[in-house]
Amino acid sequence: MLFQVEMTVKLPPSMPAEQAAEIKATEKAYAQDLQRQGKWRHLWRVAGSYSNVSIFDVEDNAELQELVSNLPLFPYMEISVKPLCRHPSSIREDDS
Ligand SMILES: O=C(O)C[C@H]1C=CC(=O)O1
Repeated sequence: MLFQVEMTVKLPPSMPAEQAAEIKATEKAYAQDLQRQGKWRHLWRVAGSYSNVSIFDVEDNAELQELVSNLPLFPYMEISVKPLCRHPSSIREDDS
């Protein structure tokens, strides 16, 4: 199942820079591992913001919930999820 996930990061201004850097580094490693597994298909920065638009390819809602809620930045993000399905006018032969 494909989902569009939009994440907006809102770190508290009071968070020490070292702690923020550590969380971001852990987040990066986690995100890159999921991309290598093919579960995090696309990761795009929304220009001019600290937000991303991502496409996840997961088994079901429960797997999406598990992956997203384990993001190290999860406590500091606003997240919106939209389920996707094929568009009848799409010329792609698969859902890539
Ligand atoms: O930077 C972000 O958009 C938040 C998050 C998503 C992937 C990652 O490495 O950090």
